[in-house]
Amino acid sequence: MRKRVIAGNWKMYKTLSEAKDFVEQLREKQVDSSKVETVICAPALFLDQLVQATKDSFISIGAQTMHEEKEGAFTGEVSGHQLQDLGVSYVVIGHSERRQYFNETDDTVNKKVIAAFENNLTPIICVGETLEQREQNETESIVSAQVMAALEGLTEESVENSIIAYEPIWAIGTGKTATADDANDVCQAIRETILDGFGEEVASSVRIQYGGSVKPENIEELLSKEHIDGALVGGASLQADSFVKLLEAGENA
Ligand SMILES: O=C[C@H](O)COP(=O)(O)O
Repeated sequence: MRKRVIAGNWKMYKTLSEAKDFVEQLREKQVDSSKVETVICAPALFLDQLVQATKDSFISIGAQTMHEEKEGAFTGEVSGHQLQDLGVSYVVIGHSERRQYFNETDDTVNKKVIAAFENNLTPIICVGETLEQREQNETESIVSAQVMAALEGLTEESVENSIIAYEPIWAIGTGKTATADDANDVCQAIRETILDGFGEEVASSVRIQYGGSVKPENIEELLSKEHIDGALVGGASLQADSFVKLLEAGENA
């Protein structure tokens, strides 16, 4: 049985004091970490303080991106080495907003995933199709190609420890969710792609999240599907009450 993983992606929201208040409220909840993994992917400038504020709790902290080099003249960037040094344990890689606004490609995503493992960070690797690609029935081929490119050169062990987040771009922040059956079909196609590339054991262990307008009202149905092992959540992760409901759904799935 794959453990559910619910990750909040705060994107460029919250001040430091809002972030700390959120974590304080969340820490008061009794979330069973044996049933669900809780991750908050926060803006880079809060990571240090949030790692300290969540020590000895069920909450893990993730970054929203990283640079693939260990260090160097890359103004404004943060490396996996620096994230690991802070005690960060997850990192979102290849989010569609990074691909769209910051020119990330399948090739840079692959480099970052490799660098994440070199720094003991669990990558949450985002893949997904545009509305146009969906309308042309290209979803599965696009998503499978993104997955294989992201995982190129990784060991079976690393692939097994990766988290793949299927996020149809047209469903992000729009209120439009893929139906649970459609999302499950794409997650199944991702698992089959991993089966072809890395074998049965890896494919049955790797965790695949769905992301795109996930909220307390739709998460239960999504998590009831065979190939959906969690959620990567933007808007509904910003309020502690709503995030807790998502975690509860993860515990009970
Ligand atoms: O990383 C999270 C996704 O972009 C989903 O965002 P959303 O839940 O606001 O649609």
